[in-house]
Amino acid sequence: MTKTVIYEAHDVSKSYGSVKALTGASLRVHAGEVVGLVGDNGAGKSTLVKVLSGAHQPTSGRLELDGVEHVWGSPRDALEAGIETLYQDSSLAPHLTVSQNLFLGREVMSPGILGKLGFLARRRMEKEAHDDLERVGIAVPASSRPVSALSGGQRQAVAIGRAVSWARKVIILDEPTNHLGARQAGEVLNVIRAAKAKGLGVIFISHTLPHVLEVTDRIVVLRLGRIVRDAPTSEFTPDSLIAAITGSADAEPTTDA
Ligand SMILES: Nc1ncnc2c1ncn2[C@@H]1O[C@H](COP(=O)(O)OP(=O)(O)OP(=O)(O)O)[C@@H](O)[C@H]1O
Repeated sequence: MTKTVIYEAHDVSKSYGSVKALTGASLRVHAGEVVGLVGDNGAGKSTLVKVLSGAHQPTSGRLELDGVEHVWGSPRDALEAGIETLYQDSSLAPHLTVSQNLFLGREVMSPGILGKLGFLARRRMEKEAHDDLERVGIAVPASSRPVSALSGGQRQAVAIGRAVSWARKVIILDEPTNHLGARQAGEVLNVIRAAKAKGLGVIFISHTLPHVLEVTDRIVVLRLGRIVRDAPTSEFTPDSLIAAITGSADAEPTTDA
């Protein structure tokens, strides 16, 4: 079965003044594939994420979604095209309930939904929020609870569940298991698997290499702004992955077609 390329960066470079953060980076993600993006501090991961999510314009290179070239003017452009990005500091509104957070932003498509909610609509929204989260394997006790009453891990899970339930094509997760305990991190990895099963292309950025080795299909390694390795996860061992990241052993540039 041929896999469909959903999202592709071609030869993307990005400079900040005289700093070349990214040089000629090409990356593709297929439908139903989890791609790990790894690299040392300052390797260029966040820069690539910002370009892919529309937060930054590349200095050169191009982006294709479903084979069509796109120039994102803002993160909203990418979002509206089906690309969800979850940054480390996930942006839930603490004073709103879980279900309100899940629907927050949808009022853009359906003006005024939150303001005009009656009792029945709120009940329906809570049920939908609960179902959305359950579908991606997240058990939150009550979606009517304010987010401020949840643990850090639960908040993270809700933020990811929200992104997965909204994403139509691609989801980009920047360090989603950071600061989580083992069990909570395991739950987040399960949500990533749910996103994959839903047919989304998933880009997973992490410094936690065991998580990357556990959940990804392919790993892309950035070093000093360049992609130095792009290969199926099965080709890496924990040691060879560290070697590719640090450049401590030969890591020939390869491209997985
Ligand atoms: N806004 C900016 N202005 C100037 N230089 C920047 C800016 N953002 C990033 N850089 C530089 O670009 C390079 C790549 O940084 P980037 O944040 O993309 O790396 P990273 O792989 O995400 O690192 P980390 O794992 O530490 O988050 C670094 O040299 C960094 O100092």
